[in-house]
Amino acid sequence: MATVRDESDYDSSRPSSLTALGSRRSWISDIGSSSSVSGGGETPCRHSKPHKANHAEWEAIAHVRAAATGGSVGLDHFRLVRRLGSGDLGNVYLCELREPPHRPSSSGRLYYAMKVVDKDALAFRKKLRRAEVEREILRSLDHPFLPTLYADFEASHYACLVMEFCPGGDLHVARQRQPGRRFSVASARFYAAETVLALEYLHMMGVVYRDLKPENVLVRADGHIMLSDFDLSLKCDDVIPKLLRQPRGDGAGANPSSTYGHSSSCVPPIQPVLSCLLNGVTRKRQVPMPGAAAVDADAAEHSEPEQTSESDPAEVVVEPVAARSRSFVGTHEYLAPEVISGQGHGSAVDWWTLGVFMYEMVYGQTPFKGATNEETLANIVSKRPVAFPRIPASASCGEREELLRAQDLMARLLAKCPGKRLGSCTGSGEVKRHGFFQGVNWALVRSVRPPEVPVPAARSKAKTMSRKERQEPYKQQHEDHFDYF
Ligand SMILES: Nc1ncnc2c1ncn2[C@@H]1O[C@H](COP(=O)(O)OP(=O)(O)OP(=O)(O)O)[C@@H](O)[C@H]1O
Repeated sequence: MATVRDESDYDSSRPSSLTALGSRRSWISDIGSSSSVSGGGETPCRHSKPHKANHAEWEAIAHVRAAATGGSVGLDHFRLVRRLGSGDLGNVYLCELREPPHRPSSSGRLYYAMKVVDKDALAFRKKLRRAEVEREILRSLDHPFLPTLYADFEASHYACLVMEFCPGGDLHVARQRQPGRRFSVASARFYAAETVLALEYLHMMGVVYRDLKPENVLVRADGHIMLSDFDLSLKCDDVIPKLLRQPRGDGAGANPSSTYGHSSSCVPPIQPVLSCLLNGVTRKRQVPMPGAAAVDADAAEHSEPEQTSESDPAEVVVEPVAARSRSFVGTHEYLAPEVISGQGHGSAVDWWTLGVFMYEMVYGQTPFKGATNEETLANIVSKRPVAFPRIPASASCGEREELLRAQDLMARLLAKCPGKRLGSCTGSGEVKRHGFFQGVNWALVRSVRPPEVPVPAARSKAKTMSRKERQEPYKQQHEDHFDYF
């Protein structure tokens, strides 16, 4: 997917953006903004990353750091192997340590992904702050489905981020390999579930991701996902944990609206991770009947969502509900209506993009795509609810039931009005309780066998870069046709 962006939330005053025709690249243009951005930051230290603290990659970097003059890691410590990809901000290289602590066997080499950003070029394009925000966000992350930043440093006018390397490519490419270029519903559920957990964590950290699309979902060596590319994300410092109380006594008769945020009460700050654990809520589960007509998207948007879990008396919600931006940011086919209309958007945009992402995984195309970017945007903002392809008559009862659940979830995520969108009120818990995810053990998702695991042999076929290739200045990729938006 191509990307053309302008700055806005952080440092610029550009009025519009250029976007390639039919392009799926992310972009941003300025309409005005709000939300504060935290400054500064520490070089990552493995003690602040308990999920990855015992990884060999950390050990190796720590070893190099200990031996280095001044204790800092720099570009000289790495050997660039090949370019993995280029984006709007810079190039990403596969690299390894020049002097790893242990002599690597061919299968046990430790690879890293290094994002190299030309600061001078970015300053000229007024995008420097974007790169800084991405670095700040990466420094703060510690989650199985989000990147680990092993080191960051500057070399001349380049800023370098050394991250975990994902050898499995991205889900856009993975989808092309599937029969009919679409994932099975089971695979889509797996990738969607891991994405929900990553978004949940980001929201708890006060980050609105804003750029979910298959191209940004990378596949790790073990087949699990890693969301990448945070330069469009919105970071806010005002996430206030809330405890939503469920009326005690007769859970079945509880007023559903009170469960969904209208009876919230503030409590003192808590450890954000608690909200992952306390996500139950009293609600009867409704499963579409086998053979029932395809979901009525409009009705789905306005009715109560399916639930899978039974009562918990209270729910802790940590969502950046106060985050507001008016930036025009994202990828055309993935833009939420409130982003296009410029009315101000917050974390609900990530639940919208989850709906588009699921649709693309299941149907092999995005739901609102038009012949031109303008048509796509018009389809998104129109009052017409999302439409789904007919379920083939050949589908078995079970397949039909699964698809109906998937459609119901997508319709709720793709509610045009952000206030009515699943996830917009109390966050990820609403999405996790949907019937589509019935049977998902959220605490153990990272232990589930992924649909595909990258073949190790393919990983080691790394062509070493020539000296000339490595020294090539960063060139932005250009599109053949441009379309003023
Ligand atoms: N950790 C990683 N492991 C493997 N490949 C990666 C990794 N990070 C990035 N890449 C590859 O590099 C490409 C560019 O990376 P990235 O999207 O972060 O750069 P960007 O300049 O922010 O791009 P964009 O214009 O999409 O914002 C990606 O499409 C992906 O193919």
